[in-house]
Amino acid sequence: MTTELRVPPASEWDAWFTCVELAFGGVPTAPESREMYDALARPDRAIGHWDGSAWVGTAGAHAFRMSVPGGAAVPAAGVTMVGVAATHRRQGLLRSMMRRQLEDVRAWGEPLAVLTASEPSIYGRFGYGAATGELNLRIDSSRVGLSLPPGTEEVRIRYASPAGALDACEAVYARLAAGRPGTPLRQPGWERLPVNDPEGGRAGGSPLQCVLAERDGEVTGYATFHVRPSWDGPRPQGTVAVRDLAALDPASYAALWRFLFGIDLTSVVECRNRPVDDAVLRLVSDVRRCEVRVWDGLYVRLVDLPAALEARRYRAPVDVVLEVEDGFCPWNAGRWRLTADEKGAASCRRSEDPADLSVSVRELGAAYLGGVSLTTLAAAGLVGEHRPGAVAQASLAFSWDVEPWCPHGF
Ligand SMILES: CC(=O)SCCNC(=O)CCNC(=O)[C@H](O)C(C)(C)COP(=O)(O)OP(=O)(O)OC[C@H]1O[C@@H](n2cnc3c(N)ncnc32)[C@H](O)[C@@H]1OP(=O)(O)O
Repeated sequence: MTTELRVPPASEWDAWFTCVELAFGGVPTAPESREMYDALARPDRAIGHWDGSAWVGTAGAHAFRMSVPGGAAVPAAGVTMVGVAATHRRQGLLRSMMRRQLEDVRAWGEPLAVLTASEPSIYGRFGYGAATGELNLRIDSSRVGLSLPPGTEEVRIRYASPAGALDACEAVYARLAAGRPGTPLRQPGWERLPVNDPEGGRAGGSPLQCVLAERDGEVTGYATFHVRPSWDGPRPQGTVAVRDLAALDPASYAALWRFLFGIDLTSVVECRNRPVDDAVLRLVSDVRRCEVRVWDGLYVRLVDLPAALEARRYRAPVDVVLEVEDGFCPWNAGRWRLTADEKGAASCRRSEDPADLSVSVRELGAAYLGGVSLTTLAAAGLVGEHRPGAVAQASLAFSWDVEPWCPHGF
């Protein structure tokens, strides 16, 4: 049976959302989360497949601005709520939605599309490259110590209600965002996300708790977390599950970690999604007892290739002709000359000159935020070099001194 690909009218939003839930297993969304998603979603930017009586495919796109190397906030479609009903899988519905969505994103004038994937193997074929990683840690806080930088003792840690402290936490988030490529800048309404706390998301832990780091009465950092009590017979072995932690200076940063390591009746600090270069790994006395695992994070798709490549800064001057393969968005395919000056400002123009490098748009997406090196991609056979030295030159230019990171899903 054929289906129709269209934008869901407002009157069908609930039915469209039910299709999303069904694709993800049919567990109803908690009412407070549902209310938040409804407030944040952009039905006018959503699409789906209608089979005549029900929605059987869905794909949404938030309107973000995301920081890129150099600190610019680049418009990016935040692809979300992608699902196809189990009755209609592997018939090309996702492919058709991805094609339509990328055409829409281009028409909206957004150079990038970004997403976090339910499974890493899905989106490469549509030109998305894994551009950031995330660390998952399970730290034996009863055995692992922390070295503390000067000034840690001057930082005061105090409890605050997550909602009451929200403005202060958001101010810290906003100050850090430009310096961390891959961070979505908060759009109106999105400040609800860090304090959304449905019971089902606590994994048996406490309601969300918050502490602020302060120096001279100024908020210099925050941590939000759940505590999951547990006992091994008479011995307490609770877990601190960290949700967010951010600070404006090293002493505040260390003080927050020290607080989390020292919470009574706990012996494990667990974190999902920390940056790959998280400084905490330089503070701990025993990295082996931190059980570090690296996952894929944000996937980046260059939708308007020259606009995207010109929006970021480069770490070193470069002059390179790229032969780009992009079967899914043919407007990006072909030869482009990318040049960047000593300040890292770039220009990207069509070129008739011989190619120095050949690369697919997926690999350019992976390298775009500076977290995946072109040298590594070349070693994997994913970048072709046609002028000796071109990979090294371009790889240095694309690199960045801070690992990219997306602090939250969407
Ligand atoms: C940003 C986000 O929202 S991520 C969330 C993604 N959604 C989910 O994981 C929910 C559960 N899964 C689903 O709803 C569906 O299986 C989807 C959306 C992943 C795939 O939808 P389908 O309509 O079946 O995909 P479609 O038939 O268009 O397949 C397109 C291609 O992707 C491949 N593909 C589809 N699903 C997967 C998968 N889970 N893993 C690997 N490859 C996949 C297909 O094999 C096909 O490959 P080809 O181009 O080489 O022939």
